[in-house]
Formats: sequence, structure tokens, C-alpha cells
Amino acid sequence: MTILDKILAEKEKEVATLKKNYRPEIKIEKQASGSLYRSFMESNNMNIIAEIKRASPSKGVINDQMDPSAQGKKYESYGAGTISVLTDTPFFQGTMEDLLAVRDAVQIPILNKDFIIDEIQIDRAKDYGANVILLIAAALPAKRIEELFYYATNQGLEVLLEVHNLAELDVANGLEVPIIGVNNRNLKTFEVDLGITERLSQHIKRTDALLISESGMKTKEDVERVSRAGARAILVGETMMRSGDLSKTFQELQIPL
Ligand SMILES: O=C(O)c1ccccc1NCC(=O)[C@H](O)[C@H](O)COP(=O)(O)O
Repeated sequence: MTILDKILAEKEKEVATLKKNYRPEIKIEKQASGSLYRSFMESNNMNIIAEIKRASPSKGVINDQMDPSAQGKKYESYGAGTISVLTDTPFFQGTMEDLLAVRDAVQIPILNKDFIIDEIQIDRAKDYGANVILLIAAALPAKRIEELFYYATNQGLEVLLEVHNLAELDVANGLEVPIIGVNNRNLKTFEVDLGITERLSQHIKRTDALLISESGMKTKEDVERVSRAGARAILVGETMMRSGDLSKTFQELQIPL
């Protein structure tokens, strides 16, 4: 059983519990407006999705002392275009309360980074103030990705569809999704290879698709590499969470496009 299989098995249980207990009683005080797709396509600099990531299956604890509200404010002030909040608890030590804390602290869009397998998780993401949700092509059959994609977009949410190989990219191409995330990390083996962005980028059919390169971004050279492959945005977790000088980290990674 791969780590992705284990995560998805936990999600089945979480969804069953949500279906019994979830009541949308959260009242968000602020909501961001504006489209991630549009602002990222119009920007002249590499767009950064900075992630709130306390821990991960591949790295263990990364930074569990961080205050999500303070971290979110720093990300926004240093130039993040969106904040990704990992809300899975068993494997990443995140919570929906982390998302709510960031929502109250910033104006920019928020991506609810989780392993979405059911509509109820999309309802919950919206209730807590997310603007964007993640769908992982490796997690579900193509038909289910399609259903969840349309469900989310009909709720006014944007969808980042994440792929890691050509078969998964075929699903994104078939749906003509506007936002494609290429994850450089193999979620089954943890291997990280920026060459995945380089190889898959050549097979994206939609000419106006927004390409986001996810995972393994540490240096300016990494960003230059995925930029040459056509990425207009990067999703960065560990490097942000371990940075002792976020201002410098943003300056280094936010290269001109
Ligand atoms: O990060 C992991 O170990 C991991 C393991 C299994 C499934 C997903 C995983 N990570 C989710 C992500 O895609 C990353 O958090 C995100 O792209 C940022 O990656 P990084 O900048 O390398 O922290």
C-alpha cells in the first residue's frame, strides 16, 4: 500500500464522519475576491503560492510551532499571490482551523490543500473561506475528477488540477482545465524531479492554461528551470516553512517572467 493509498483510506473515513456530523455553521468574516487564474496570467513576475505545511509524510515535522495567522500575514506582505493551507491532520498536522485563521488574516486567495474525494469537502472548503481547491488526478478515476471539477466551479471556486504523468495530464487536457499543477513529487515514492514539469509542460493542449510547478522548489535556479518550461507559478511549502528570512526567500524565488 502506497502512502497515497493510506491517505485516501483515511479520507474515506473522514468523509463518512463529515456526512454524519458536518454542519456549515462557520461564519467567515472576510472573503477574498478576484481570480487566481487571471491575476497569475497578468503578472510579470513568477507567482508564488506559499504553503502552510507543518509536517509531511516525506519530511516528518517541518515547523509545528508556527502560528498560521502570523505566517499567512508574512506570506502576503512579502508578495505571495495565494496561500496554500494543508488541512489534512493525520499526515500533515494541518486543520481547517488553520485555514480559517489564515482567511481572517489575509486578503489574497486561499487554496485548500487536501485530498478531496467528495463534494462535502468542497462545501467545507468554501464555508471556511477557501477560493481554490486542489483535485489530484492520481487520487480518483477521471469521471469523478470531472464531477468534482464541475461541482467546485459551479460553487464559484477555482480548481487546481494536479498531475504527475502523461496519463493524468490527459485527464486535464480532456477537461480543458485552465489551471494545471504539475507535482514534481511522486506521491507514491516521494521522489522529487523538476524534470517532470519540463517533460509534461510540452504536452499541455490548452494554449492559455496556467502552469503551476509544485514541490521541490528551493533556489532561484530551480525557479528559472521551471520558468523556462513555461510555469508562471510555483507552489512552495518546505522552503517557506523552514526559511529564517522570508523576505529574502521571496526576493530570490520571485523572478521576472
Ligand atoms: O510532501 C509530502 O511529503 C507529500 C506526501 C504525500 C502526498 C503529498 C505530499 N505533499 C503535498 C504537496 O504536494 C506539497 O506540500 C507541495 O507541493 C509543496 O511541496 P514542497 O515545496 O516540496 O514542500
